[in-house]
Amino acid sequence: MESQTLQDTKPLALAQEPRNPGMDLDLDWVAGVQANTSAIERRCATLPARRSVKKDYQAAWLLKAVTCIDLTTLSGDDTEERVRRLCAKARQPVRGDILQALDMPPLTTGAVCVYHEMVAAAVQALKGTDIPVAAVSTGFPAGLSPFHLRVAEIEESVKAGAKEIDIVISRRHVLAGNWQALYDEMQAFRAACGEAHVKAILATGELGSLRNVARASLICMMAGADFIKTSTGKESVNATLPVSLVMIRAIRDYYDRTGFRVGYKPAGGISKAKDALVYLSLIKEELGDRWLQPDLFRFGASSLLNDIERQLEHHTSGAYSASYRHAMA
Ligand SMILES: O=C[C@H](O)COP(=O)(O)O
Repeated sequence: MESQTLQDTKPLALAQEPRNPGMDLDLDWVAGVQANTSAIERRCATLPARRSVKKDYQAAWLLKAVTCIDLTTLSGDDTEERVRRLCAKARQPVRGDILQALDMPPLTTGAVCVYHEMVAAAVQALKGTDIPVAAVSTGFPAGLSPFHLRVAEIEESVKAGAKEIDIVISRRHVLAGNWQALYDEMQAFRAACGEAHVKAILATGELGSLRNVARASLICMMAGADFIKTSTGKESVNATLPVSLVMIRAIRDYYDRTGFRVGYKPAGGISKAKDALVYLSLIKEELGDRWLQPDLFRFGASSLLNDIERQLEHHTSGAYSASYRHAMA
C-alpha cells in the first residue's frame, strides 16, 4: 500500500482499454466455478488490520479513491437542483485549499450516477468536463418491469446522453440456475447500450451464495459486461469484502482466459474513508495497479466523498471540520 504516493494520484495517460466483447456461453466453465466461503472470509478478515496506510500515503490513496467515485444520488425525491449541486461537487470534489496544501492539481470524480429522469440535467451540468453520466436502468432496483421496457429504458438514457448504463440483472435467473436466460438478458442489455459502457449490477445480497455470485459474475462478463457491480444500494446487504473477493477473482480468471479486463464497482453502504482504503488494497493485491484507475474501478457511493474530504482536511490542517461543511457529498 505504501507504494502509492501523491504523484501517483495524478491522472495517467492510459492506452485505451479495449472493450470486453464477450464470448460464447461456456457452461462447463460456469459449472466448475467454486467459492470456498470459509477461506474467503478468513482472507477478508485479515485485510483491514494488515492494510493501514498513514500520512502522505494515506492522502494519496484517498485522492485516488475520489477519482474512482461514481458520485450518486438515487432517491425518490431527487430534483434537477440536487443533481446540479452533485455535479458541481463532481467537478470539484476536494476543496482548492486542501489540494493546494497537498500540491495536487484539480481532479474530478469518476462519474455522476443518477436515475434516467435526471440524466439530462446531469449532462447539462457536466458540459465541458470529461465526467461521464451513468444512469441506473432496466427497472432499477428490482429489475422486474417488462423486458422490452427495460431495453427501451437503456436506449432512452443513452439518447439523453448517458455514457454509462448500470443495469440490474434478473436475480431469479441466478436463483433458478437459468444461466442461458441470464446470458441472453445481459447480451441484449449490452447491445442496447451501443457505445455506452454497461455495468452489470448483480444485487449480490439477493443471490443466495458466494458460488452464485461467482457464476453470475462470469456469465455477465461472457455476455459483454464492461463492469460488474455488487449492489443497487437498496438491498438489505450491499457491498461486502467477501463478495468483492469473489467478484474480483472472477474478473482475474476472465482476464487470464480471454485477455479482456472487466471493471469492478462495489456499491452500497461504503461511506467511510477507511473502508475505501481497504477496498483499494484488495484490488491492488488481487488484480494489480492497472485496475486502480477509474476506467476499471469505481465506488458506487452517495456519502463516501464527504468522509474522504474530512479526512483530507484533517491531514492538511490537523483538525476535523464539521460534516455539514461538506454536506453535498
Ligand atoms: O450505486 C450506488 C449506490 O446506490 C450508492 O449507495 P449508498 O447510498 O449506500 O452509498
